[in-house]
Amino acid sequence: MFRKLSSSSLFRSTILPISTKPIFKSPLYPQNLRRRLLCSSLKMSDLPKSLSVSSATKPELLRSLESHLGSCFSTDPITPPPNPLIIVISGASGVGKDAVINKLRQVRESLHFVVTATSRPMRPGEIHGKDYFFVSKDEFLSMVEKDELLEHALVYGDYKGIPKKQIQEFMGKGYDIVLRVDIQGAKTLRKILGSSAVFVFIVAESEVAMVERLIDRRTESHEELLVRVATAREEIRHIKDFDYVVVNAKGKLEDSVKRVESIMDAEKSKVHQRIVRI
Ligand SMILES: Nc1ncnc2c1ncn2[C@@H]1O[C@H](COP(=O)(O)OP(=O)(O)OP(=O)(O)O)[C@@H](O)[C@H]1O
Repeated sequence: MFRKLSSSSLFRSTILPISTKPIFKSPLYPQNLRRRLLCSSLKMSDLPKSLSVSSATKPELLRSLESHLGSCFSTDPITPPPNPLIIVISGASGVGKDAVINKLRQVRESLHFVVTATSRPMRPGEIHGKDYFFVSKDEFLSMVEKDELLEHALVYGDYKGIPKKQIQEFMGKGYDIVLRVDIQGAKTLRKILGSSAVFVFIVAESEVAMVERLIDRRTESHEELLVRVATAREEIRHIKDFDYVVVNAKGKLEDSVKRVESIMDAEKSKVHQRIVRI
């Protein structure tokens, strides 16, 4: 039988008999000391069988429910925080990969853009550690030997590679990792990372839009433009190997960035999170 208690006497825990029932046992987080203290001074017999939800206060109802259930309600998060992501951004030349990533870095916190290591000489205006990590060929090959690179390739006579340490270090701090690679690089990374990373393919809204964007950039010669367009036509076939596609339409850069952010948010809401082991 329950002793009838007024709402004020219910909380005068000092005059209540000490409970022998382990009502503080939280099924999720047994170390919940704060709640344990709140709960431990009550026992079932101290509470009315049921409280009127219309007249009882919220704390009274909470404590009554805890007591009847025989466990405290935990204040700890019900699910662990989402895992940091590795997001691989790829797409044909001139579709706006850099533009999307640069904007993403401005609007999204806890994001680390991986700086690639290269054996090519530094060009005027480039900054070591920002644009690339510039290392000698020997240093690069030693990094390969020590298995310090996630992926590497020889591009036009120079080595380029993704340092693992940078990824491990920043993921350890909870940062999401952004990798920008060409389609060949994405293919290699897929083999290495499998489904532990998110692969996003950026496309222009049409072929002509992509070519116009390349022309507007004025960084390629006529011959280089021909090569880039031919390559892009071939590369589009690899879209099927990606998880998501984002159309970066002319004048809609911000929408594209929002779309990439939505992808990241959706990934973070997944019940079965991707687990990265590198
Ligand atoms: N949504 C957009 N609307 C208009 N212009 C854009 C848009 N996105 C990118 N651009 C412009 O298109 C050009 C190519 O973009 P960007 O250099 O980011 O492409 P990329 O995919 O990184 O190219 P590459 O692989 O050749 O380095 C740049 O001048 C950029 O400012």
